Amino acid sequence: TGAARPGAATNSWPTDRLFCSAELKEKPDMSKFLVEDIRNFSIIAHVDHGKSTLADRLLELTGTIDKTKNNKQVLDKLQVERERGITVKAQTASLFYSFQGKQYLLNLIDTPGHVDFSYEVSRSLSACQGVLLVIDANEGIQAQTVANFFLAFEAQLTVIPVINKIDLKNADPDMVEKQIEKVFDIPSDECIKISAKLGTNVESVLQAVIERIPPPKVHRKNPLRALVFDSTFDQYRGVIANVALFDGVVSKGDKIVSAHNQKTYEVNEVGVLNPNEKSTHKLYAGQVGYLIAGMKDVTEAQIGDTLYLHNHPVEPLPGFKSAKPMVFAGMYPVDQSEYNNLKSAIEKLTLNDSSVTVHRDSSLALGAGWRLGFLGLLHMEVFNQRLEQEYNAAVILTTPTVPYKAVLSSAKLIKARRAVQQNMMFIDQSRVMLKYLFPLNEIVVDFYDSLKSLSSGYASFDYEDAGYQTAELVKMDILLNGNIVEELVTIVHKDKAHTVGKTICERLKDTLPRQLFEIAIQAAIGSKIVARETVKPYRKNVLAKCYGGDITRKMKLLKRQAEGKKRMRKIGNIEVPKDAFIKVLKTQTNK
Ligand SMILES: Nc1nc2c(ncn2[C@@H]2O[C@H](COP(=O)(O)OP(=O)(O)OP(=O)(O)O)[C@@H](O)[C@H]2O)c(=O)[nH]1
Repeated sequence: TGAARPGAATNSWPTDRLFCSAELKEKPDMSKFLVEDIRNFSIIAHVDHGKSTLADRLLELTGTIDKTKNNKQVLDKLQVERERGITVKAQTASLFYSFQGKQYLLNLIDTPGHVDFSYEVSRSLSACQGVLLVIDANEGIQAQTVANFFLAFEAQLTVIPVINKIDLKNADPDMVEKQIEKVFDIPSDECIKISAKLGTNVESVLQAVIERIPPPKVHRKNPLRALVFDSTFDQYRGVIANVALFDGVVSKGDKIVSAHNQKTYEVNEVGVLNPNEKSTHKLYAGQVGYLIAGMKDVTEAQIGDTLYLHNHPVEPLPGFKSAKPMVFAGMYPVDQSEYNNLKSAIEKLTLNDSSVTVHRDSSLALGAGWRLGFLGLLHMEVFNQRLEQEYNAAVILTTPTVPYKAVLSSAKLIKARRAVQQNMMFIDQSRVMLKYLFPLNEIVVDFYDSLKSLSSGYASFDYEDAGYQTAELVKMDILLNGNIVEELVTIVHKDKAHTVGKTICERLKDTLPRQLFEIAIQAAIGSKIVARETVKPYRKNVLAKCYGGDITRKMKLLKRQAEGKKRMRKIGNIEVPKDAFIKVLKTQTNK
């Protein structure tokens, strides 16, 4: 109910905002910020509702970054984030803001919106006392708006609803206000209506952060207790841990201990993210920043770990529940001699994305590799892309599968169930929230895309784990001229084996380049063939167009062909493009 929610709106917004002093910007003295002057908050929202744009405006308003036309998603630092226009990693920034003659320290933690990354959201929230819940004035409440609201509500954070994009022609902020009141029980006068794009009314957001969100409950006189809530690896400086201080003070030169591994380290550097690292020599309880302490081994900075002063052991803070992987895939180096390089790249990347689980695995066809668990298919693709972009690694990914529990007995029990409706609620006259129980396998691949296209983009979707159910499942092999393609071995429901097998065979036929000989593509359950396609022989002569005698052009084409071949994997004597497996898999559920 509304009564349980801490924090409420006040009606007056004084206008005497000061600017951020240059001195503070260059050399922040963190001792000036008493606990009561600190606000730690996150921005949460459904994907594309405008979190990153609002974060950019808040950074500009507080003088953290200059106002230029190029401030697009400053906190989205990863290349993959900029390319895909989505937030993957939560980022932190400390903002200095003057309000009614007083300097405040506002720690902003950006969060991702996609359903695959909700783990990052709950992690960010552990360092906060409040959230800005951003809702698009045109689209209204969507699936992740609801999911994120409940994450914040359960963590007992102050929720400030921000209705964004009021500049849009079809915006209906009043309708969204009513939805917020109905679904979240937040009085409509607490909603702040803004345009993050144009900057309209964004100052009210900062003022609400100061007035409605309580300062952190921490004790500076107690011995140091710092929570590691994120960490990254820098080739030259080692591990950079993002920390939130719950008690005490940490200074450069301090000897600190990790509660997780009991090792002692010396603090080489502490500071705030503004939004880039700015060394401050000290951090005090209630503050959020980074710390470098000579941790060289990537396993040393566990997310969720507590750091304390040597000789002053403390009770560790509650860590984080490890994220539950939903999608599993094998990962192998394209070239086995690259095994060790890939191993260290995976270790470094999993330090930064601890929601990926890693187990060693090996396969007759692919050699030594790993079995990785991801939170969803987008998460898997992003991880793969980051490996390639940030670590220059060439990998083979096998077909993603979901976890099954097999009971080894002859009696199979109940027929596999399709979705079962659990509950239904009308959000307003034109929107309804439906709750279904689904087999995970049915939603994991491109259910989301199909839902979007069927509903012309209107429906949105979120999911949580509902446990295991028994089902009649069979293992299906895909064969190329009689050789099993390890990457495409899948578990399917018995009734769908034929359709799924046929789709995979047809899709493979479209993706496989013709070769010198005929290729038979078959789907088999045990020794029974359930589908078959054939690829006719053909030789691609890349030099055919090179009439005349330009030798450099010929060499270029041959080089390109050789590079293309590096991205191929050999099954028997058949060359298969590396990305064929993902392409094939993506169509599997369009049965
Ligand atoms: N018209 C209008 N467009 C906006 C406004 N705020 C954001 N947008 C646009 O909406 C799109 C999504 O904005 P982002 O800030 O990237 O959204 P996000 O919620 O951070 O997205 P993720 O990080 O992927 O979750 C971008 O094209 C923005 O330019 C606004 O106030 N008005």
